[in-house]
Amino acid sequence: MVTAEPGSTALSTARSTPSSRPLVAMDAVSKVFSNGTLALSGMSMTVRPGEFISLLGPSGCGKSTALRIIAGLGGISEGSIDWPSFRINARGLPDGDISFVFQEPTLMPWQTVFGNVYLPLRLKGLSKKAAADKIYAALESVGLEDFADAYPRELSGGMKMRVSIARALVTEPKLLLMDEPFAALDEITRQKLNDDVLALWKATGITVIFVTHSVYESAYLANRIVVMKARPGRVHADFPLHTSLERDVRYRTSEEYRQACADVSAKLSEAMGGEEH
Ligand SMILES: Nc1ncnc2c1ncn2[C@@H]1O[C@H](COP(=O)(O)OP(=O)(O)OP(=O)(O)O)[C@@H](O)[C@H]1O
Repeated sequence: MVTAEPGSTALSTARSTPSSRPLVAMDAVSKVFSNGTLALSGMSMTVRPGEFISLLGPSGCGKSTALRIIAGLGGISEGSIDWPSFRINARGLPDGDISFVFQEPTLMPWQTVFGNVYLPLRLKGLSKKAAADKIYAALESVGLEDFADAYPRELSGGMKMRVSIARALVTEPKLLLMDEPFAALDEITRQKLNDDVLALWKATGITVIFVTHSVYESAYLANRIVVMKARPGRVHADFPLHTSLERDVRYRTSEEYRQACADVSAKLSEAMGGEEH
């Protein structure tokens, strides 16, 4: 726990039951940056195993700051954060088991797809030979098993993002943090990747927190929506999103999806004080 100071296959993760210990418990967390910006104030959120949470809110409301804190990458100014299901290092922070995917795939251009996905395992000290099965399993999970020897310049934007996802999954994390991963992609590629992420989530049981600006994307993907309010950032609404339908092309055109979008949109409007979004 961090409390604010005064001042199988390579991709198998067991899906947990709702009664399992939380992965992350944020309690009344505030974050003030050194320039005095109050980015978060009194933010509380508990993340349970197997959830797919969409975190959305207006620009600058602190979504990325919250993700970094959840990853153990950013200190807090008030409140506490605990990772009850993770190995904890000497600094009280989670020791691995959490992966990040950003909007930019940030691939090394001089490395092949294989080399890029190998990176996190190399940093853990695994030889290429020992890592190979995990790398190929991760590439297969994103449909890129035939592109191991390709260089990033030879890939489309969607394929680069798939490499980035494979690199995040290769360490078999319990928690995957995705910060607007598909915002720069065209709509068709984005929808395809949405389906692929859902398939991965179902197959592996990994827990996902997915930051997006898109009401439509959040309503399609998530089984829980957390809407944040800005200045300072905190949780405005936190609600489950259940559907009796498979989340596929039929769901996209269903009344249930239309209603889910309307519900998320209404909460986002409230969070923005009635502004258009
Ligand atoms: N390193 C930093 N130093 C100072 N202020 C920061 C820093 N990082 C973020 N901020 C500020 O904290 C607030 C929250 O930023 P953050 O990037 O978390 O918001 P966001 O909701 O992810 O934004 P967006 O949706 O535009 O990506 C903003 O006012 C931002 O300017």
